[in-house]
Amino acid sequence: MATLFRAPAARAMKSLDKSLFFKVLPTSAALVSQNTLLSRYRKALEKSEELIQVEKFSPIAPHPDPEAAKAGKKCLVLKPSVDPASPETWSSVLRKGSEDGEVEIIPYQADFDYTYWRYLDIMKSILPEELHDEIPSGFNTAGHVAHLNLREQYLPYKEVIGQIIIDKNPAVKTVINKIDDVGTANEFRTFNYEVLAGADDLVVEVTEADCVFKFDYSRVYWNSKLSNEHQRLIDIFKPGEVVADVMAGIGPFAVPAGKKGVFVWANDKNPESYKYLETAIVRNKVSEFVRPFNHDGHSFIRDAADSVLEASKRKEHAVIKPPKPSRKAPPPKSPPSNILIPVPPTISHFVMNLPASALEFLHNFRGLYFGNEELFAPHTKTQLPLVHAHCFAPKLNDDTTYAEILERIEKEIGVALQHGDGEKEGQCSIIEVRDVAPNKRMFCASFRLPAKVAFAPRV
Ligand SMILES: C[S@@+](CC[C@H](N)C(=O)[O-])C[C@H]1O[C@@H](n2cnc3c(N)ncnc32)[C@H](O)[C@@H]1O
Repeated sequence: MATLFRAPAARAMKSLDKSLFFKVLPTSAALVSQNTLLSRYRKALEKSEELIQVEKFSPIAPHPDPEAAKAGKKCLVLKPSVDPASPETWSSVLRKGSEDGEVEIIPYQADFDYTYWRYLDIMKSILPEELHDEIPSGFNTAGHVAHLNLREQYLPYKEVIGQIIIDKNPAVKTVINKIDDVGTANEFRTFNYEVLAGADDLVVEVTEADCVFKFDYSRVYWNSKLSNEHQRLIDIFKPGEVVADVMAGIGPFAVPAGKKGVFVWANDKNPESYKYLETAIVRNKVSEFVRPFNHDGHSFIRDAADSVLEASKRKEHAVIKPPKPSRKAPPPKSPPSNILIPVPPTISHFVMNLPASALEFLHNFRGLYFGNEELFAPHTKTQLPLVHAHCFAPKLNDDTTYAEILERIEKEIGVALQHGDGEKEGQCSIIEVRDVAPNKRMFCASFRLPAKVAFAPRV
């Protein structure tokens, strides 16, 4: 059965000829005397395992006689093992049905065309066997764009691959292939691309954490594979706290955090990211909580601490409109007043998702709160900020990887941290975020800023 349902071989096809994927399967069908009997026979033939059951193929087909088909008559397509000429190949269901005059078994041709075959079926029939093991799949998408990073051996088939991806994924309208290395060449983590299929239109709209982002995928960084990491940190932030997102991109941490009532000072050096971040803030109605900045992250770290403190001293606050009273509730004695949420004086979290170099920004935390010791414990209940810095590290064993990351942090902040609970001063938690390449993983190192670093004189 499995081989009968293999897509026709169309080896080394460089431009897509869909007609080559037409395949006829000679088999049999049960003509049922009345359509009202169809459902009963369908169930019985499923049970006797004679009904054809192939993914995406309906076993209920129009009657092969065009006149009867016009009158709405249908038949049930059976497996090729049922031979119309040999009743000994029939189950008792078919034999009894035939004796009762309810069923007639006839030869039948089942047609399978390009629309029937799945992406992998088609790719396997096109690509030479030595390329079957790593057929491009599981690609990144952003809105209507599928983003491939094709290995060299697949490049001769790139247009065909692109077209098949569009045909088999209704949400995909454009397929692009990355043509340089993100991160090493480009500071803003954007990439050069070529369009393999569909329109050269990279303005996409995506939804993440109930927030909508519209942006030009070729001009800013976006990675849907980071949605779990975004959510993981957003879950840690508490309403009313301040988060400084040093490399905010178009706001996948900042905007959803703002939606839950967290103040965010959101910064990105890429002017295009800043532009789309501003738009996302307005569109998702988080302007009361999220403020966009377009600075270099190095200077932004201390500037954010200073500007949050000043905003707090100026008694800046978010204004929340009270919920509309339900029509059933009795009218309030006085109109409900707005709720004012004050900006606190200190930052609770710094997020630094620029894994290629975020650790090299850590020296900027020296002196972050120099002269402001009284804002923190033991003078108040406030703790120093947690820093969440993303980084890449090679795939080594855990201890070696942790030691290597901790060494890079120590080099920047001048204080040695132990691997452990990042909430506790002197310790650092290290979480593996995702596999990036065969020998490259992305991590998030989180640690509470040591007092020795935060209160050191600024240089
Ligand atoms: C990996 S992306 C992460 C963006 C976003 N946080 C996210 O999770 O999608 C890194 C971002 O850092 C920004 N960036 C690069 N260098 C920077 C710098 N020196 N200061 C601030 N932002 C920078 C890039 O423009 C890019 O948007």
